[in-house]
Amino acid sequence: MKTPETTYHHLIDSFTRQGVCFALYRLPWTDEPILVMQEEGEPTFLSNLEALNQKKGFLLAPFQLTEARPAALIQPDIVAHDWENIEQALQKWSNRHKEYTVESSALPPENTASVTQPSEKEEKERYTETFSRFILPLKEKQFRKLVLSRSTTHALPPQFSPLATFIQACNSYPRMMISLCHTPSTGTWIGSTPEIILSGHEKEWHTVALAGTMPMQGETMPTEWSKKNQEEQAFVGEYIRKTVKKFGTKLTEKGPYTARAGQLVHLKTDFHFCLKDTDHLGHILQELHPTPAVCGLPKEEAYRFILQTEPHDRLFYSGIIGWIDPEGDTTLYVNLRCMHLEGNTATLYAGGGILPDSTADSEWEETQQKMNTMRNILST
Ligand SMILES: C=C(O[C@@H]1C=C(C(=O)O)C=C[C@H]1O)C(=O)O
Repeated sequence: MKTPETTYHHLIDSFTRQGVCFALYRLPWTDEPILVMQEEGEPTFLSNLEALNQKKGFLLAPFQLTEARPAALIQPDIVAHDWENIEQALQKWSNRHKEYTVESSALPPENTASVTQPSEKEEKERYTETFSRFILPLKEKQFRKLVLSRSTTHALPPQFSPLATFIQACNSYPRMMISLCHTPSTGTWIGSTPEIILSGHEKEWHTVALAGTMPMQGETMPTEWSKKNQEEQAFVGEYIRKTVKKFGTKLTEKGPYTARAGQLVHLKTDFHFCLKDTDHLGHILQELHPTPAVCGLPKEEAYRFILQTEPHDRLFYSGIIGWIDPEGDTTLYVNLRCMHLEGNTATLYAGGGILPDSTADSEWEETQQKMNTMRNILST
């Protein structure tokens, strides 16, 4: 992907530090950055997903929506595709906002003190401790599946540029949906997700069941899936099938097949279906989210268990990110392989599905591999 002119590069980076509501994203297999931006003010806040019915904008929804942490819908006052149009739109925006001064791209000096991070050994011990709390009720058959996640911090260099990182992600991950998004209440998020939650237009809609993880073998995709991986993906498929049937007709399925996501592969089933109208997209999302790819089964119990037991707050990780437009195209994704930028720190998140016979070591390794999706673009 090309880079925009330096002035605009600095302007976009400065938006992430000065509270402008915007999202820059790129859909899989395209080379087109898309900017969605609000002229001014806070985004629209929604404390449940149903409130999205008939709404349009760029959505950033947390794993758990509450009054205190609602989903943010960035109003599409400005929508521009490709750098040329984005530059023109930003030029016009700057003319209307002469009061806005571009902050230098360097992180503020008071922010650049090194952060104290726990060692990898400490993080693994903490993960293993939480893992043991997850595995117990699984073995006792209280749950069929639980998704355990963790977070880690990464110190950013003083000249860190969110936009350069976004472009790096676009170049590294052609199959993924890449996003850089900021609002004052959500903070700044960068992600590279392989997982659609709901996409489509008019009557034609699509979602996926994505689960099961293996690392790529160099440039070769491994295709021999363990029973555990097949089972955990089947749980997701079962849930999606049941949910989609409530809303849609003419359901067709393709898969499960092996799909690449960066240096990983997953098992994926595509679900295509018809909706008689697009008035209830929020309602469908409310039922779909959180799918067993990020939560567990039975859903409500797993959701409560995760909120009570995980030692960190997932925030917008494993929530929903993307564009919703009942009158046009919708491209909504699960916010995975993502990081939250705050000052000179990036907090990375990753998780994985746990079944009764999972082991802490291999699940830890899987979260490491998933986090490498973001680590690899931070270190280049
Ligand atoms: C939870 C994550 O990924 C999800 C969980 C997977 C798994 O358990 O194998 C695979 C793909 C995603 O649906 C993540 O990336 O953090």
